[in-house]
Order: sequence, then C-alpha cells, then structure tokens
Amino acid sequence: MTQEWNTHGLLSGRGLRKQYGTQDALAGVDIDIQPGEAVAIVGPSGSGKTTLLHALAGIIRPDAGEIRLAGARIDHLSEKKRSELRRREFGFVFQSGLLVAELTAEENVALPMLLDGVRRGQAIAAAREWLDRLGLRGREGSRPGELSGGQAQRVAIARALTHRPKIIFADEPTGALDTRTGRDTMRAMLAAAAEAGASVLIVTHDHELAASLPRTIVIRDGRIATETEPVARELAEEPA
Ligand SMILES: Nc1ncnc2c1ncn2[C@@H]1O[C@H](COP(=O)(O)OP(=O)(O)OP(=O)(O)O)[C@@H](O)[C@H]1O
Repeated sequence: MTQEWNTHGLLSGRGLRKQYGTQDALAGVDIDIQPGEAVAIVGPSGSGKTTLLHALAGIIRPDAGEIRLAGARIDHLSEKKRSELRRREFGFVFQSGLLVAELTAEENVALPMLLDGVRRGQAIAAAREWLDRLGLRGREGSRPGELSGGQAQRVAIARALTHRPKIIFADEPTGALDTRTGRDTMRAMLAAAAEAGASVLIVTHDHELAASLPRTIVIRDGRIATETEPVARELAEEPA
C-alpha cells in the first residue's frame, strides 16, 4: 500500500467512468470516503447516483478508473471475489428491505453471517444484539409480513451492520417510508453505524436528510457538481 493511498481515505474512486450505450452514467468521478464518515449523495434523477454507489460497492465494474478499499484495488477483482468482499466488508440497505419473507427477523439478520460460515448460535446472538440496538427487542421472531415498513427497514439495517462492515451503502433507504418514519429510521441507522464505526454512503432525494449529514456530494450528469463539507457548510451558514 502506498503512502499516497493512505491519505485518500478508506474507500477511494479515481477517474470513474461508466457508459450505458451512448449515455455517460459516470463521466469521471473522484471521491474519497473516510473511516466512520457519513456522506449523502444527491442530484437529479438519472444523474448517476446509483451507478456511483454500485461502482464503489463493487456491484458493477466501471469502464475506466480505479477503486481502492484501504489502499487495495478492488475494481478489477473477479465477480466471485467482489461478491465475497461485498458480503464481508460492506453492508447494504435498499429502498425496500429485501428481507426473506419466510425467515424471522433474527434469521434475516443472521443470514449473511451464516452464509459466511459463522456458527448459528453466534450469528443469532449477534443478530439479537443489533435488533435490540435498533429498537426491535421482542420482534426477533416476527416475519417481515408481520412488521411495519419502518420496522422492516430497521431489520434490514441490523442485517447490514451485524457482520461489522467497514461501509454501509444505502440507496434511497427511506424512499418507501413516510417522512417521519423515514427520518427516525435514518437517525437509528446513523447512530448504529457510528456505534459500529462504519462509514455510511447514502443516496437520497431527501434534502433535509442530506443536510443533516456532515458531508453532501451533488452529482449532475455523471460528475461531482458540488461538495459541502463541514467547514464549508459552517461558513455558508454564517450570517452575512
Ligand atoms: N443498467 C442500465 N442500463 C442502461 N442504462 C442505465 C442502467 N443503469 C443506469 N442507466 C442510465 O445511466 C444514467 C444514470 O443512472 P442512475 O440510476 O445512476 O441515476 P440516479 O441518479 O441514481 O437516478 P434516480 O435518482 O432516478 O435513481 C441514467 O441515464 C440511466 O438511465
């Protein structure tokens, strides 16, 4: 690992490009995510937010550019290796929780660990601990169909955190919830991620949610249009 990459944070993208046909979904993005930081990605529909999140998370491969996790290239790994990396190092929260309907809340949360060879007793104990932290004590045995939208999303958040990932990738995590439930759920997610020491990257259309995070990146036409970081925001908020 070179010193240069050490200074670029936990997850770094350089010169990221992705085309679909003649459409530039990503037109050259440089981005650095620091350990433990929470970052919002906002921008118009079709601007490339999801493509950026998917590229950084190793779900898709960029056509050009480099992605490094703790200094090591991950963009050119095989699909098998990237899938292993996603399971071990990353956590995912999507708009609808994508829970397995037949499994209980605790089984859903334990599933990634079970797939990774963790003993059932240990996986279930960890699942219960995170469900408890997310305010779901007593609902461990409920199936997704028996939970409210907000509760189901908390199960998905617990599932994304239980294996202690380095980064949580969340794509429109509150899109299916009413505003109040969405905000409460996000607060719970950010607190739990902070407790786990995980960075969080959230794609959202909710500008209030974005404004509540320390850093916001605005994407337009596949490029970073603006970035608001803590210092810049404090200055911007100072009365004239
Ligand atoms: N699998 C795909 N096949 C073809 N075109 C795609 C694909 N995925 C994305 N695109 C195109 O790439 C561009 C960026 O899409 P992306 O989903 O990243 O935007 P977004 O900012 O996340 O949009 P939204 O806010 O509507 O979810 C769009 O023009 C989209 O139509």
